Amino acid sequence: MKAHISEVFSSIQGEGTLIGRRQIFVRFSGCNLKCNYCDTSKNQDPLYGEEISVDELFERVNEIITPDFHSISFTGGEPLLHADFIREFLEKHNFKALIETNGSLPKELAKIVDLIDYASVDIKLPEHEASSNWDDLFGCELESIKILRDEGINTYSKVVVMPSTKVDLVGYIASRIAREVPDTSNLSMVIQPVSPLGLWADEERKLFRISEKAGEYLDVLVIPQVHKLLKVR
Ligand SMILES: C[S@@+](CC[C@H](N)C(=O)[O-])C[C@H]1O[C@@H](n2cnc3c(N)ncnc32)[C@H](O)[C@@H]1O
Ligand SMILES: Nc1nc2[nH]cc(C(=O)O)c2c(=O)[nH]1
Ligand code: SF4
Ligand SMILES: [Mg+2]
Repeated sequence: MKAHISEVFSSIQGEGTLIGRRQIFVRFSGCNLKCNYCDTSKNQDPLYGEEISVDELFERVNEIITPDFHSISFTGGEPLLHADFIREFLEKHNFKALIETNGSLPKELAKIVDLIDYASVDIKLPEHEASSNWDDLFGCELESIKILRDEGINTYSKVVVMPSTKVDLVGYIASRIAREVPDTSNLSMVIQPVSPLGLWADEERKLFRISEKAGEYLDVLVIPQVHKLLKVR
């Protein structure tokens, strides 16, 4: 089986609760959403990058394994557009794996949930203009989180916030997750300020207010994209 992959690289995880872990990133091409903040928008093109096989990917990964290697991050684009490829890869090669998904494809997620170890589910906001129907998308994201929790997967939700983001909207999303996902005792919400961080000049108080509101419902962390601060890939 083959998939369009734009890059396979080793770096330090710069987002979410695995921050600091040395990972090998497998970036798939193609995305079914169009977030207006996306820093990888070239990957929205399904033909971007090279079409490689599972065995070729294994070779590429093996060439860049380092002593501090923790896990593979399947990202993109939207990695779950390639669920069958990921399944074949993980059935053949037993790596610890993080899936970095937009949560919009719960049926695809269900195909691989038994083979992954960590999951990041990005909750898109209406202001991101990711898709034409926000309610449907949020429903899929909730369904994805439930599938992951049912399987006992170490999961966090992540919300990219802008200086313009409404505090009460983040509160509404956190309250829906707390109410509709059976066990949120260790389901953190990562508040991720949109990059470039210069956008947040004189707006820092807003991050505190968003964190406090989300904290009424879920365990919350405010974490910027650290790899961009470290100026690593
Ligand atoms: C490029 S996407 C690929 C995986 C998946 N499609 C998703 O949206 O999670 C990975 C993550 O990058 C983050 N991201 C992309 N552009 C960003 C930006 N300008 N500022 C902050 N985070 C950003 C989003 O949080 C997203 O979850
Ligand atoms: N270092 C680093 N960490 C990341 N975490 C999520 C990323 C992504 O683009 O999905 C990413 C990325 O592109 N680089
Ligand atoms: S879902 Fe992820 S890859 Fe797709 S446009 Fe949004 S941030 Fe970019
Ligand atoms: Mg990135």
